Order: sequence, then C-alpha cells, then structure tokens
Amino acid sequence: MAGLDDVFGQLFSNADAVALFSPSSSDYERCQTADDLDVLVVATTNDVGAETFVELPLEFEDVAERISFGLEGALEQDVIEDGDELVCATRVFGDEIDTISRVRANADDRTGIYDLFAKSRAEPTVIKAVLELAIELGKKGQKGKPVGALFVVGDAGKVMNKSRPLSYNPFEKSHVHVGDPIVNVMLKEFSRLDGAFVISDAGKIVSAYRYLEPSAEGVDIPKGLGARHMAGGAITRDTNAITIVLSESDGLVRAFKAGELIMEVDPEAY
Ligand SMILES: Nc1ncnc2c1ncn2[C@@H]1O[C@H](COP(=O)(O)OP(=O)(O)OP(=O)(O)O)[C@@H](O)[C@H]1O
Ligand SMILES: [Mn+2]
Repeated sequence: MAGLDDVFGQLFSNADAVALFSPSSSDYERCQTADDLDVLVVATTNDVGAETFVELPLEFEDVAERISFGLEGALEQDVIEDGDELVCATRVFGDEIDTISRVRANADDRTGIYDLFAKSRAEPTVIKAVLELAIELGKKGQKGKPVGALFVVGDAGKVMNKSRPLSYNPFEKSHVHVGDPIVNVMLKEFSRLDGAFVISDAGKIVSAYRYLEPSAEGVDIPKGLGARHMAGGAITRDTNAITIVLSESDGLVRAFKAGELIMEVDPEAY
C-alpha cells in the first residue's frame, strides 16, 4: 500500500521554500533542523525570532487572503522570487498549524495591497474596513446603479486643512468609527453625494462632503482618470494619508499613496 508520502509527496517535492504562518517556536525549530530548507515566517509579530520574517499587518481570517498577502509581502521584500514554489503551512481549524498548501509565487498577481497596508500611517484594521467597504460598494452600487466614492484615510487634520466643505458635515461632533456596523449603512447612503470622506488614523469618521484642494503639481496619475482620482492622488502627496477611490465609470477600486497609484482591483474579483 502506498504511504502518505507517495500520495501527497508532490506537495513537498522540489519546493523552493517553506512559509510558516504564525508558527509556534517548536514548529519553527523543527523546520530549522531540516537540511537545506529555506524557511520564512509570516506573522503579525516575529515571536520566534525568525531570520527571514514577513510582517502581516493583521491576522487575515480568510486563508487564501492570508497566504496571498504573505506571498506578496515576501516578493516585495525580495525574500522569495517570482515563480518560486512554496509550501505554506498555516492554521485553519485551531490555534496550531494544521494545513499545508502548495503555492507558486506569481509576481503578476501582485496588487499593491501589501504596500498599502504595511507602510501606511493609519491602522491596518481601519484600512481594511475602508477597502472592504469600497469593494462592497463597487459590487452592489447604490440601488443597482454604479456609484463612485473617495475615502481619505489617515493624517486627518492636515487633510481637513487642504479641503473645504461642500455641505453640512453629518459626522460633526459624532464619534462613529469605520468598523461600526451602522457606519456601513450611513456611508453607503452618503456616498451618493459629492466629495470625499475623511477618516482618522484610528478610524474615526471626521467628515463627509469634503472638496479636496491639494496641489496637483508633480502628481503623475494614469491618463483617462478624472477629477476624483486626480484629487485622490494629489492629497496623498501633500499629506501622509492614503486614499481609496471607487470609480463610478469603470467600477474599479484604486488606492493612492505618496502621490502614486499603488493598487488597482476589480471588486467583482473579490
Ligand atoms: N477635488 C475633489 N474633491 C472631492 N471630490 C471630488 C473632487 N473632484 C471631483 N470629485 C468628485 O468626483 C466626482 C466625479 O468626478 P470626475 O468624473 O471628474 O472624476 P473621475 O476621476 O472621472 O471619477 P469616476 O471614475 O468616478 O467618474 C464628482 O462628482 C465629485 O463628487
Ligand atoms: Mn468621471
């Protein structure tokens, strides 16, 4: 009778590296003792003191998301190469590693999402909540019609200084946070209207209906994008904010940082 190695051996054979997701110290040590095995640790903190470490900004609950994000980070940090075959070990059912998947790192799959999360000033959970909201808005639209939206996340004081109100601010004196369930309903309602949402580093919604007035000098965004995207790109050069923009015309969600387009995703693919 064939052993498990014969049945599942192809999961391990000729792999270039092993990626351990949030391993315990003993998991990590055991891997260290295996001969010529390249080991990288992917986790929110480097508790095991790994030599090769890729930081996750948050624990992604979805395993496919967790792995793609980790590999994108590893590619970005040049700890793996395009085309590398990886054995990814992660937890799914419990608190310990219980699942193995074999994944090929593909540089073409890079979305820029690692850059957006890993080196931004706003809290990762805040960025995630806003990104998810933009993706959901993009999928559903507003009563079946496509909607556009512009979210400015982080460095809110400076963003407020470089913008002006288009209408009364429904979030004035309120203490609502992007993660609150009620906020998703409110934001969707307000996104029918003009201007930008301004969100603080910690996720407080500071304002809706802001008209951004950054200097657009030296901002290089792809041709064909209009005023919303130009303002969304430019404000990230003038401040330490990032922006997440949903286009009404092509339905894509884009992110800008330091005056540049760093991510472009199709909500339908999520
Ligand atoms: N400086 C700005 N600050 C905030 N909102 C803006 C700014 N400029 C434009 N907008 C908003 O973007 C909306 C769409 O403008 P426009 O069509 O020029 O942008 P766009 O980049 O082509 O976006 P879309 O792809 O959604 O059409 C405007 O109705 C307005 O609500
Ligand atoms: Mn337009």
